[in-house]
Amino acid sequence: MTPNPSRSDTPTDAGSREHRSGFACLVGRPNVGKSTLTNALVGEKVAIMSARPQTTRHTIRGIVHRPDAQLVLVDTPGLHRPRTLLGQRLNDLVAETLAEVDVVAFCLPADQKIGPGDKFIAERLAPLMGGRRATPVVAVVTKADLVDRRRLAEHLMAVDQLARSMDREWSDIVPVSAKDGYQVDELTDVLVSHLPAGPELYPGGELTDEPEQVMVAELVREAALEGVRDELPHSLAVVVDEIVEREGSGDPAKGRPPLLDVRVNLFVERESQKAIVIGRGGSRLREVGTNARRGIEKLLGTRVYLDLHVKVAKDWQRDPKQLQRLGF
Ligand SMILES: Nc1nc2c(ncn2[C@@H]2O[C@H](COP(=O)(O)OP(=O)(O)OP(=O)(O)O)[C@@H](O)[C@H]2O)c(=O)[nH]1
Repeated sequence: MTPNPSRSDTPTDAGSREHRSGFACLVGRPNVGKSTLTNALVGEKVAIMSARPQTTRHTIRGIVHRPDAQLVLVDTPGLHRPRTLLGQRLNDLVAETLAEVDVVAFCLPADQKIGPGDKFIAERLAPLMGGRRATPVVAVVTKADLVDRRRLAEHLMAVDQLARSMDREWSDIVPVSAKDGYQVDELTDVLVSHLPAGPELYPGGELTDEPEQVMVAELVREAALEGVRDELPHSLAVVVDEIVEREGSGDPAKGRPPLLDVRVNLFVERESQKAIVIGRGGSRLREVGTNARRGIEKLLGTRVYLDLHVKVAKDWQRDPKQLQRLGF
């Protein structure tokens, strides 16, 4: 059987206008074509973020910006230097970081047999691929231009077999060539199909100076919409007011990380929506705060005090000025 290159668990919803957004990371041995493929996916709009490793866990490599979706490609530390990090620590790191993205693209070059390096990575991906909170892993067969059809078909089968040997299945198997553009758009479609519905994470496809602010806003928005998505479909905008370190809160000598004060405004359109977000006696907002704070602490790698304010900004969705101010 030849694996179907475009099979997908979550088919692209071509008929729907729902915007999708989220994070993907390309993993694979050195030299398999990850950087070249990133550039091909992103097009000329490669946006390299000024590195802020102390605050953001992932370095953003580029953003695929389309009218219907925004796909943020991030780097995952750990897999690039498998020989220098050993055992459990590596497993933990990889599992933790990969579990935070929406989809993983595992790159295997078409012109090379699957080797120990590929198996090493596959074994680290396997735990992600099972269970209830599984992260989809797409096998990407890169450099397809270097082999003929017969060898490509054989390689696709070998890649399929690699997952089966671990009792797993890739979400999709997609052959591509970043060099001649073969199937690059198809790969984008497949990756996008695994993203959740959501707004643009980077308005206009641009990285801001404060990407962590955008991600913090997104975490708060997600938490605030949890369970009430039907009632507040697109009526909630989240703006991070400030992220400041509380003076004297950290003690590097004792390994105590600083406390960040994160102040966030949630804008809704009507009083009734404000009541939904806040809940009876503020109970829901407290829950939203707790959930969002956990995510923000993970993202920023330090302790966080999260201060949430819910405000009514009437009809903000129809007012371009307001939209701009709110970061849309
Ligand atoms: N023929 C062909 N060559 C490719 C393709 N993609 C990448 N290459 C070549 O493969 C080599 C490695 O590509 P990179 O994109 O640097 O690979 P990488 O996985 O990012 O490598 P690391 O940064 O070391 O992890 C380069 O010489 C590329 O020109 C492709 O689709 N076809």
